[in-house]
Amino acid sequence: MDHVIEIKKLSKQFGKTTALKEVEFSVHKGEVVGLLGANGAGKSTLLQILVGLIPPTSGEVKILGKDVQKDPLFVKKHVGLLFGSDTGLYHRLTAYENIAYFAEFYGVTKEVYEKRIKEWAEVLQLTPHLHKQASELSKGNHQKVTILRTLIHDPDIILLDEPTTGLDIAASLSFQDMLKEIKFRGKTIIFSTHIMEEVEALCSQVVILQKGAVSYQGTLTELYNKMQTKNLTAIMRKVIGGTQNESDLVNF
Ligand SMILES: Nc1ncnc2c1ncn2[C@@H]1O[C@H](COP(=O)(O)OP(=O)(O)OP(=O)(O)O)[C@@H](O)[C@H]1O
Repeated sequence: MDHVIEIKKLSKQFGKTTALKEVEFSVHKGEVVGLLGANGAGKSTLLQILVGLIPPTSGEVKILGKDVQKDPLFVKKHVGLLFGSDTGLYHRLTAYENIAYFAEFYGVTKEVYEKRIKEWAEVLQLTPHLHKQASELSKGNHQKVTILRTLIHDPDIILLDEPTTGLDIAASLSFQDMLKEIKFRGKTIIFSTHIMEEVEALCSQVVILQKGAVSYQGTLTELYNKMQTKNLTAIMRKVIGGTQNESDLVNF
């Protein structure tokens, strides 16, 4: 299949607030897409619609060819979602128990999840911490547990909403290595972030949202060429700060 995510004319209203306006873009398998935009641009709303947590007002989202609204169980099986600030771990359970609990919720057998936890814990350098209570974990390791939990049902598509919120530099860099490894294993990733170094280090594609509408989708190289600079922070400052004419980016 060509595109694993297809979004067509997707709009979302919250009362009088237009959170998303006719958003359209597609993502190929194995891409890492950076979802960028100012506070309130619509990034979290878009990710929540992609995983079926909230319904769109109009438009269509297909995951691996299936309509998210019509086939929620299919989406649950194939998509993992992680919200940065709300890790939702049970503090009294160990890291391992937290992941196992989630795995069982997803119907993953013990035999399978034991193997996956072992393998991913090695990749994420989490093995020595697996049997510590969640409350004893550092922020970085806490986040690794939530990532491992997101991967436990082996989703093809992983959506991460500001996943490095609250992490220090070392933990953020370790997170970047983790994403590279996840990408290497053929997963498709969309993650929202305000940290441009992460985008430069990881993303093959970027989507920029401005007031709920897509103002750019494409490769970083194309964006650099278009904006005549390789400084992504400066590009975003222009776009978000409004000194860039929106029409310069729209329909790129
Ligand atoms: N449940 C809701 N009810 C009402 N308005 C909402 C709701 N969720 C989001 N909004 C509004 O929709 C718009 C888009 O919000 P969203 O959280 O998607 O933006 P964002 O790009 O993720 O922002 P941030 O970078 O601050 O996380 C904002 O104006 C927000 O106030």
